[in-house]
Formats: sequence, structure tokens, C-alpha cells
Amino acid sequence: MCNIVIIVEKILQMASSRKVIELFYDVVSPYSWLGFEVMCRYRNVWNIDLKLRPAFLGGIMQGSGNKPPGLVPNKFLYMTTDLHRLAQYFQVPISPPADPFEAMFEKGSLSAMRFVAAVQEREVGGDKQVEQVSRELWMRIWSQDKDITQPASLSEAAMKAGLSACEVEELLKLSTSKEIKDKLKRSTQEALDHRAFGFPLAVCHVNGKAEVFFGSDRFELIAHCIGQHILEELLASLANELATSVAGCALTNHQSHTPN
Ligand SMILES: N[C@@H](CCC(=O)N[C@@H](CS)C(=O)NCC(=O)O)C(=O)O
Repeated sequence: MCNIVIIVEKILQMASSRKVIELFYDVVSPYSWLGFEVMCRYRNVWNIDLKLRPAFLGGIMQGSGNKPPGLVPNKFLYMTTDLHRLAQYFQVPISPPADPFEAMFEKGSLSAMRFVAAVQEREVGGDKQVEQVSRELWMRIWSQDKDITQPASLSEAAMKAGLSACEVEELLKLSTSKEIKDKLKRSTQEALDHRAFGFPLAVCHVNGKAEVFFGSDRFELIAHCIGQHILEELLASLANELATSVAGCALTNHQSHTPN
């Protein structure tokens, strides 16, 4: 019994110390979409406080001196196959636009990410709208080969995400303001301060330290970093202790009912 109490106390202690994970992303990036969806799923499985951090990948490339990987022909070919496999594996409906270069580099995502930043600025008490608007924008560029640069496109995505025409009108105006431009610049700079060179970027805050992960293929390491394995071990020990204790009770019960 004593062991069970100690284990339960430890589990409760872990459950009460929710780890914060910030996810920096841009809807121009298909790997960010994968990272975003998987993180949104794990948010309910792991005991984490997920903070969505819309930012601008173009600014990350420039600020870090990196180049988009799609500009290397062999990488581009590999990524096309890789994304197809990942989309099936993670059940995210990625289907590249007919002209990925036009969509990613000519049109880009600056107005879209300013719009998402505006949604976040106005949203109170959570990230639900930011999550849904981001998802709708990814659906447009990385699933339906639709524009994400024009106000009408942003408006369509936001309305699909459940915002009213009135809210959208205000957000479109806000998204071109200096306040929002600066907000997006600050988030992008914060990612650069974490030494970002691409997206998605997950920053786990553990015991006062920021642990940084690039890519949508680092979930096992993130789980380890936030101590998920410790929780799993505790749950396994608890199950063990309970099974031993139940077996002990059953034996005692059986003996007390057996006639001498
Ligand atoms: N291995 C990573 C690749 C992620 C990735 O290629 N992200 C692109 C944006 S879609 C990027 O920013 N790349 C920068 C780089 O590879 O240097 C994953 O599976 O998620």
C-alpha cells in the first residue's frame, strides 16, 4: 500500500508540473503542418501546455543565412516523395501545389502569417482560432492548391475556421498595421534567438532551460525531454503494485472462505 501511495504522489506531482512547448511555424512550410498536427494531437496525450507561435520562415532563412531546402534539386525530389509518405503516415492531407516554387517563393506567406498573428492578437483565452485559421490556410496552400495571399483568400480561410465576416474584416485591417507587422517580426526574432534555421521549431521549457528541436521528426526526443518515459515507468510500476495487491487480497479472501 505504501508503495502505491508513493507512486501516485509522484504521478500527481508530474501531472501538476505541465511542461510548456512553443511551436514556431509558418503555413508556407509543409513540414510545419505535420509538426503542428502531431503536436496538437499529443497536447491531449502528453501533459503539456502547447503555445502556438506563428512566425515568418522567409525571415528565418534570411536571419540565419540558410536557403530553402527545395532549391537543391535532389532535396526537392526527395522531399516530394517524403511528404507523400508522411502525409499518409500522419493522416494529414498534404498534396503539393502544381507550382510549388510560385506558391512558396513568388507568392509566399507574409500576408498570411501577419493575418494569423492578428488572429492571435485578438483571441482571448486560448489558441483555438489561431489553430483553426492556420489549419485552413495549410489546407489551401498545401492541399487544395489555392491562394493564401489575397484578402479574399484569407477571409475565406478564416470564415471556414468559424470567424464571422465582421471579425474577419477587422482582422484584415489589423493584419496590415505596424503593431502586427512588429509582432510577427518579434516572434521570428525569438525563433532566431533560439538559433532557428528552419521550421517547424519546437522549444521545450524544462526546469528553466529551453531545449530546441528542428523538424517534424523529433517527437520521440521531445517526449524524452519532457520526461514522458518517467511517467510511463511510474504508471507501469503502479499497475504492477496494484496487480500484486489485488492478487494478495484475492488469496486472503479465498483462504478466509475455505472451510478448514
Ligand atoms: N527533417 C525535417 C525537415 C523539415 C524541413 O525541411 N523544413 C523546411 C521548411 S518546410 C526548412 O525550414 N528547412 C530548413 C533546412 O532544412 O535547412 C522534418 O522531417 O520535419
